[in-house]
Amino acid sequence: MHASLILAGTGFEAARQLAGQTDPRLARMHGHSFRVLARADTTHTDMPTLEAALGDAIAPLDYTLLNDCVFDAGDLSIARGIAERLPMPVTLMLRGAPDRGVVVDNGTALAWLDTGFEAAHHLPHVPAGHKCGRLHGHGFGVRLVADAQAADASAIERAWLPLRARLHHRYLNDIEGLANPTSEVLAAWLFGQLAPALPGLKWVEVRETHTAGSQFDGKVFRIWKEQRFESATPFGENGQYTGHSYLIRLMLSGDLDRTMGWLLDFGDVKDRFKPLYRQLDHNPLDKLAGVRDGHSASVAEWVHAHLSPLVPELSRIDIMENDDRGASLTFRHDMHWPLVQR
Ligand SMILES: Nc1nc2c(c(=O)[nH]1)N=C([C@H](O)[C@H](O)COP(=O)(O)OP(=O)(O)OP(=O)(O)O)CN2
Repeated sequence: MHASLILAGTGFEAARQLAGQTDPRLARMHGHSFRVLARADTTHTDMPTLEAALGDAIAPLDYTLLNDCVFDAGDLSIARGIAERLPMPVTLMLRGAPDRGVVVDNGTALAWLDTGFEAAHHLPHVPAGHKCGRLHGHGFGVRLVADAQAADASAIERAWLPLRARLHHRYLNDIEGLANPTSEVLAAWLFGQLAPALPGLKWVEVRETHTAGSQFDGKVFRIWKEQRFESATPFGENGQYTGHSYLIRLMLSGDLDRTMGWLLDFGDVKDRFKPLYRQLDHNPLDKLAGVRDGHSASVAEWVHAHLSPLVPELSRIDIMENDDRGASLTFRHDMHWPLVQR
């Protein structure tokens, strides 16, 4: 059993003043480029319908002073208002500032903060010659997600900053609990350190490189590996093609290998995917052997059919045509929430 989902994104420009916030700057008139991403099940809608409905829902907010349009101009209230104006059920992510936002879904609300730190590390258990065995470092991205009833992005930030001070510009292997600082170990460590200070913490994401990272929600480990491919796809009724710079995100969930401290080496995910990647990249997607058509959802099904025997932990495949359009197939119920999408 899997769920087939579509993603449609858009944005709007608006000004607002927010009273009663801990950050006094928010009481001043200010403005944002808001970003909205809606995810819907294909049993309820299709892409043109979702895109049109999303456009109609944000139109009354675009280039306005939000306080004139809505009773509460906070992210949560705006996101709920947009979701309510859509005729189909959606999970809706609203980014109110470059580093923060909310997610609403059928009465549930989450607040998230994107942050990060820069640090050095090495992975002591990798086989000889593996590049991650050498001393190296990353600008680690961190996304922290909490129940919006318990914490907003400012509260998340307050809980996070002392922890960041312990990590930023450090050699991670020296920190207690991080002797083997894989993304997975880091995500679990961060979750354990933050949970007491941050009521309602839901999950932690660690983006180790531009293409790979991990999530931990207190129970389940998930990792992702992303790649880009440049391909043609049918467009319109008359046999024309168009093209996209696609992003494919392979998400895995499962138990950690206790010695390695990871679910599966990101490099192994990439290697097992490589034969399929070669067929996708710089090709017309509707000509893949066995594909239903050249559209993102059927390409994701095609990837799943070929890759899941090689990667049994494969739990979700996202294929984005661009930032505003994509498909997502999930093969496990608990892959519903984590959005990853920037
Ligand atoms: N499951 C995990 N696998 C790997 C981890 C990890 O923490 N968990 N870490 C590493 C390395 O530290 C490495 O820095 C990141 O690996 P990788 O994605 O292979 O890095 P690249 O930038 O080379 O990948 P591209 O595909 O070229 O973008 C290894 N594995």
